[in-house]
Amino acid sequence: MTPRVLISDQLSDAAVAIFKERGVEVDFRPGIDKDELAAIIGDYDGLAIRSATKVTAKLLENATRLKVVGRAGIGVDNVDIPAATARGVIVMNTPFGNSITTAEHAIAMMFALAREIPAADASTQAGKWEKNRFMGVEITGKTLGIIGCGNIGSIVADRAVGLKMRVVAFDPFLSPERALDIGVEKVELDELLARADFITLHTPMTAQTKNILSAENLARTKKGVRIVNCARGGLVDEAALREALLSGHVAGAAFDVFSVEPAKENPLFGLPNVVCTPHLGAATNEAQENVALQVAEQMSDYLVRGAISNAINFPSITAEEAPRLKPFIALAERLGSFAGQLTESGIKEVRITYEGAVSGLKIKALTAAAIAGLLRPLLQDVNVVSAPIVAKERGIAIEETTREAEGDFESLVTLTVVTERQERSVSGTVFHDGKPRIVAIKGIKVDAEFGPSMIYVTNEDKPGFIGRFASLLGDAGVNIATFALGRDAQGGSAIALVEVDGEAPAAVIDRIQGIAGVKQVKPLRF
Ligand SMILES: NC(=O)C1=CN([C@@H]2O[C@H](COP(=O)(O)OP(=O)(O)OC[C@H]3O[C@@H](n4cnc5c(N)ncnc54)[C@H](O)[C@@H]3O)[C@@H](O)[C@H]2O)C=CC1
Ligand SMILES: O=C(O)CCC(=O)C(=O)O
Repeated sequence: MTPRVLISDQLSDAAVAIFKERGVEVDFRPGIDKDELAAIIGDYDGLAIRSATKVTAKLLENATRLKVVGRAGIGVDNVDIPAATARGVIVMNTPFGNSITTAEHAIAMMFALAREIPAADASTQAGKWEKNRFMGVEITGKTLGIIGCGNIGSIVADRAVGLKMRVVAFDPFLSPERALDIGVEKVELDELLARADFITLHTPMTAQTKNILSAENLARTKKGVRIVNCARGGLVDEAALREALLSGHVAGAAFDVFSVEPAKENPLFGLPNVVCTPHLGAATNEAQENVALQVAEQMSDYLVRGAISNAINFPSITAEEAPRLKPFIALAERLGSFAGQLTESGIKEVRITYEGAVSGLKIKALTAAAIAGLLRPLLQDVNVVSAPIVAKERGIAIEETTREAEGDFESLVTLTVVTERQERSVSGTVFHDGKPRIVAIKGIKVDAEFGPSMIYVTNEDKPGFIGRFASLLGDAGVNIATFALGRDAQGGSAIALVEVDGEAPAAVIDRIQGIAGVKQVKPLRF
């Protein structure tokens, strides 16, 4: 079925063209009312947004077909990521497309503050010619304090260095080498507050960064500091900043983002030394074209080719990797499903070993597929995106091991599931025909393809079992498609994995269970 995408925010037309080119049906409904969106979201595989659409848990409940939300921009705080993940919806953003533009806005805001350009403009156009009212400050030689020196923060740093500013940065994740590379001095927050003439914020909104410029921290700033926020509303305590502006401790503030948006009123509004823009950081033709193109490419790649890039809640898979990964994802999912269908008590631990060539693939994606396969028979509504979170919530420990060295197979994946009662392992590989196969169960060698309907039997290795088993199926009119056998030792434990056409009736399964020496019989579906 052709994938369908809805664009619910104001994205550049470039996105529509890309979706169409890539064989994705697209509906362009910027500004769609939220109730209407909730009514139609069930018809779409993809939702492309900017910041206006709120992707809530409630909206996602109706999004029964949705596979991907694409944010044409950086911040995904308008998307309920845990809810999307729980429903198996990939959330991707475009982390670089608007960084330069946003950094330029921060620099523009800094100049606007330094020279009071908006107020001087209003006064001049009002015919006042107040030449003596506006006395600015020079930027050259001043210290800029950057809080959050990632993509945007480091572009701001680069531009500020070019403007002959001294730049200090507070970012716990900024390495000393990177700081050196981009020409900034890495400092602690207190030092930045004490030294900066201008402060600009470029962190995401997290529990640690919320109110990072609190009343206490504002009090630690240098008198006459000017503050720019083009990152997220709520990084600065707006009420406390109002007081600091009124007292003259803070000389000016330029804000593009507000704790409540759209900001129709705000504690900062109306103060003479405040410059505000309505979340315009990313609003240039260039940036909007970049993010629209990128989000449409990423979403199409995922919907059409299974490639994943810039996903917040899943490892990236390139278009080149996707075809190599696909058969191993199928293998991992089926090995998981095999173990899940046999699991009857609580899972404590899952160990997955990747040996040979497969160890060089994106094993995070393979593990996610194996866990999804394992949990689906027990929990139904899990997929590769939600499975790792669901496993974590249930306290299931997951251990991955990779070994480059090849054994009997070019690639081997072994899944071991530890439950309250036992440990069960199953191994598989993918042959050159691209088909996943089971090659060992509990360490006993077999060779079986996965069929839609199978019967798994464990028994004592004694003469007569195979004949009785086969004739029981034949007498019941159940046709055997493939038959794979294995045993650990002569007269020891044996297994049979049989593919049958159609489903074996429960009564037949019971009769197989009654054959002498049979320990376990389990019908399996793949
Ligand atoms: N105004 C607008 O229109 C736009 C706003 N933004 C916002 O700008 C912000 C920054 O974006 P990017 O630079 O692309 O993100 P990024 O992820 O590249 O950089 C964020 C930096 O903040 C640092 N950080 C995280 N926690 C911190 C903490 N507790 N203290 C200090 N630093 C911390 C990280 O280590 C990272 O280096 C985001 O919130 C984004 O949503 C982005 C684009 C447009
Ligand atoms: O789409 C926009 O205009 C907002 C951009 C933004 O805030 C972001 O990319 O984080």
